[in-house]
Amino acid sequence: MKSINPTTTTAWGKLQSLSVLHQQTQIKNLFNEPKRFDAFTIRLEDVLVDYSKNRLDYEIKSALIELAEETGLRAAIEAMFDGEKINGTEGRAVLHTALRNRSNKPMNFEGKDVMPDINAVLRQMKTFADKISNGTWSGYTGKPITSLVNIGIGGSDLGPVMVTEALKPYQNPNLEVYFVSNVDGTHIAETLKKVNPETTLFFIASKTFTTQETMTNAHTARDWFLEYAQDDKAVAKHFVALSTNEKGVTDFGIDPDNMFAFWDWVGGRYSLWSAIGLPIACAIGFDNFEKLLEGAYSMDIHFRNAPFENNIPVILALVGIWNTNFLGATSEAILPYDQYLHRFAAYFQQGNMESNGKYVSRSGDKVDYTTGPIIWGEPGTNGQHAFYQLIHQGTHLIPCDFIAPAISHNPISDHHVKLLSNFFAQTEALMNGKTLEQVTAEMNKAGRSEAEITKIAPHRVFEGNRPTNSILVKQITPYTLGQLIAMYEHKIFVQGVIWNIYSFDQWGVELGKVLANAILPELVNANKVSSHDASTNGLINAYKEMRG
Ligand SMILES: O=P(O)(O)OC[C@H]1O[C@@H](O)[C@H](O)[C@@H](O)[C@@H]1O
Repeated sequence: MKSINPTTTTAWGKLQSLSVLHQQTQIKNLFNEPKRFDAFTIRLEDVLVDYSKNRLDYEIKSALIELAEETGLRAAIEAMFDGEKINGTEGRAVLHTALRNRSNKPMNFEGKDVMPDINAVLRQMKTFADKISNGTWSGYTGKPITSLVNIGIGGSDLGPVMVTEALKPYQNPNLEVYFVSNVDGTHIAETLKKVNPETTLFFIASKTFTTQETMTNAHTARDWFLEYAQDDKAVAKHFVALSTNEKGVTDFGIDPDNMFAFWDWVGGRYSLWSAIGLPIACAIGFDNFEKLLEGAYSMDIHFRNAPFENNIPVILALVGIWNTNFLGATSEAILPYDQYLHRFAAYFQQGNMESNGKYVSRSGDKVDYTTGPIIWGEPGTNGQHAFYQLIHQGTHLIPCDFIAPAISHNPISDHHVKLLSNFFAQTEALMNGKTLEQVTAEMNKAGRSEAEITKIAPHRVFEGNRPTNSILVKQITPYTLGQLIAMYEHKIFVQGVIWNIYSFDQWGVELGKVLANAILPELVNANKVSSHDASTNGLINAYKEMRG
């Protein structure tokens, strides 16, 4: 992929001028144009994306599209789907789209079609997931499996957790699913308290099979299991590996027959579609896992073929760039009005921040513009009673994505209409705000004194004009969830292309790991340390003192 500094494009200059010109633009006034809602929404099957409540008009939108064209987005999309090594610093292709290529048309990596290998693993996953679903995979004492424990971290944890939580209504009622990620012994200890070794299956999920946290938890799980089973051969019935590293898996003692493979062209944070998705397939059934893949595939087709002006991931990415680089936003909130999506924001924290949290451009220079924003969020309405105060009246501009299903999986009395009334009200409030005149009139009507009005009214004013996207989905199903995940994946990709950074490496997580490995041996004895800076030495020595 070519290295193009986006700030050198004509479109960037144009957008800068437009941002100055539109400093006073009020989103609500943009709705004087009656067709705005239709013009600034995109539908793909049962997903509707409304980006009309943003501080942008047709001219800005077309300049943003020019920016995408000038920075080579078209060629970059094809390069990704064509299996080019667009992960430049690791020399890898980025082919997670092949994992959900339901057309089964060849997709090539280094001249070889990857589909036969993908299909073989999918068949292996189906056979295995079916046995778990119908209770024919039994443990070492002959009992069916009832507990699934995924041991993994980062991309080998967050995707499976998020999806199994999001699709709980589809979960096999005979199975409990647990996720252990943290190296903090509490995580595995509390999980092992809940499960029975005779009926528990452990998925050791690690692309590299070297990750400290995962290998430590995996060894602890195996030791715990063997205390009961007292037979190494029993491990084969209770441990499977999801990995690219066959040697690592064999060295750990897992039979290669129990290994589900994937490939280094699958990025960790894009891996839930691969063998890393096996716990999902076991929990919700393989048919539903396939529907998840189908949903993602439908978004892939849309992303690859729809014109930029009507392309959901491209438009979301461009709106994000407008907000970040031209209106000065430094974070974005993802706010799902669906309790089942309670890990969605956490999932895309990794997706987004590990992908686009970079200050070095594709040509190796330090960028002089803002790249990936801070991503955060919680389900509505909980967030409303916690941090929305700052979104409404704080000093930061925080563009928000509001996500909601029209149909709930739990249509109990009036819960869902109440939930959705909040979903609709929040974006309206963020856009319209409330003027001093409105507040004063309200307070007058309520019979408040002049003195009270003077004192309190300014605090009750909402500037409004805060940008939001609303993503309305008919229902959260495996299919629509697949679409939503792929939508955000491609949004991240588009932004990385325009920001001229490598979105598929993660060098920024290495330094801490290396230093932790250096410190570890220093912690196992009582000797005072002096090899670090004064703060680190002081902390380590205080720790040793406290530990006694
Ligand atoms: O799957 P693995 O190899 O255990 O890696 C887990 C995680 O390890 C982290 O160090 C990486 O930053 C993540 O991207 C990755 O998902």
